[in-house]
Amino acid sequence: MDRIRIRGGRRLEGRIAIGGAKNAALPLMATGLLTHEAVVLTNAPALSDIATMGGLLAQHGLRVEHDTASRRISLDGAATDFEAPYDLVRKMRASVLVLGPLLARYGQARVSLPGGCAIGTRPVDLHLKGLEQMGAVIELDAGYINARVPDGGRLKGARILFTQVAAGATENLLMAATLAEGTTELVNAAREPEISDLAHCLLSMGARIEGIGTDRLVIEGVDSLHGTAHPILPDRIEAGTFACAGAITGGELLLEGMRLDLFGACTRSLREAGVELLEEADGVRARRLNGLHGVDVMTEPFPGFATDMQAQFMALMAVAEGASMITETIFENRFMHVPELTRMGARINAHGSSAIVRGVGKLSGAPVMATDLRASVSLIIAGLAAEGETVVNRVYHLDRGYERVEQKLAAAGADIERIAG
Ligand SMILES: CC(=O)N[C@H]1[C@@H](OP(=O)(O)OP(=O)(O)OC[C@H]2O[C@@H](n3ccc(=O)[nH]c3=O)[C@H](O)[C@@H]2O)O[C@H](CO)[C@@H](O)[C@@H]1O
Ligand SMILES: C=C(OP(=O)(O)O)C(=O)O
Repeated sequence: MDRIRIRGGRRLEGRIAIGGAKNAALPLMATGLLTHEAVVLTNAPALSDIATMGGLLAQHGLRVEHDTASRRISLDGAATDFEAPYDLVRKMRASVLVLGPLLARYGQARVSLPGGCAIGTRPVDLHLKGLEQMGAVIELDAGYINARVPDGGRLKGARILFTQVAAGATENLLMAATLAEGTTELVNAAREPEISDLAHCLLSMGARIEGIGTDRLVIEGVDSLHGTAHPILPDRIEAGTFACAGAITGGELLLEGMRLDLFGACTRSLREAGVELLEEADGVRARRLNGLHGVDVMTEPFPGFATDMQAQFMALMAVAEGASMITETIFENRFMHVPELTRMGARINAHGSSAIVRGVGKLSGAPVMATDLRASVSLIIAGLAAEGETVVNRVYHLDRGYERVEQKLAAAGADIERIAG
């Protein structure tokens, strides 16, 4: 298994190209199931999650081509197999996003239940309840979701009120509603930029959607959708990660292709911490001003502070002046990086959903273990500032969501390398 070795203490400077967002690309790829015409996605990142989704869609019967050189994914043809098997779904929970499109277009789907993951139990009850409200008959059997639309009919529009703001459930039901009979209203819908990106792609395929960017989406079902070409929006989490990486080294990076509005509340938290963020013609400039200051943050659905930035921000706070209280409200087990950061000299007390971080003058390099995607990268960020050598083990999580992270950081001046193994 590969490892990443970092020798800390180098200031980062330069330009880093931000790729297309993983969390936008995955639902966008599932739209390939909504039409037999070609869906072409540009600005596609080369990530293992994208390959997993491509493999799943190919298994359903689509022709999937991902040209990593031109960053283009093309999806074409009709599904002939309606099962998403355990082996693929357990690798990547977002596989459940094929459920809504398969049901809406083909009236049937058999999708493995995703199960929990390192950061939490992550149930899919809201996806299932919503589809049932739209007329689907759903049974759970031997770890699988067996779903069908009765009598070979179509899903029916419904008013769906989410009891919790949930990105994936909003995406699944949004896709399903585009081909349903009648009007669907999604109330208390998630407002992540990736959902708006999906909605805009669906519009370009002939869907009828109102309220994009708000928490109330109204979808008028249509009989069929057509192909499209759609550019994937920039990855705000990758950009935020590099902003933290640059800042912890006292550096300055131009996050090429990024837009400031995509950061939501992260902008304010980073600025309060002492990181200047400036929108420029070709991206966002992130520059550490003087010292870093402790800032309290609480994760929330967009536009709140993103849970996917919590671990990286905690690494930054580990060397800030003063204390910071970090509260995780989205996932019940997303502090797995705390004991690893502590091994590097960070002073963090986690209790329940909150962690108090008391900034220290310096971190020291250590061998550490990556437990999930964002925890992995938080350890790299800490390693960039630490004295001595840090080796992050089990980095396969990292490749799910970061493309060539070590090369991008090395090009900006970091002493970092991947050790194949
Ligand atoms: C591929 C993708 O886009 N992943 C993102 C997506 O995950 P994902 O779509 O899985 O996360 P959700 O927004 O759905 O989850 C939010 C909360 O709702 C709960 N919940 C969700 C669905 C459900 O049916 N029942 C339920 O209880 C979850 O356990 C969690 O506590 O949004 C998360 C929250 O911004 C991000 O951290 C993930 O990076
Ligand atoms: C939690 C994440 O992803 P996923 O929902 O794919 O597990 C993430 O991107 O940080």
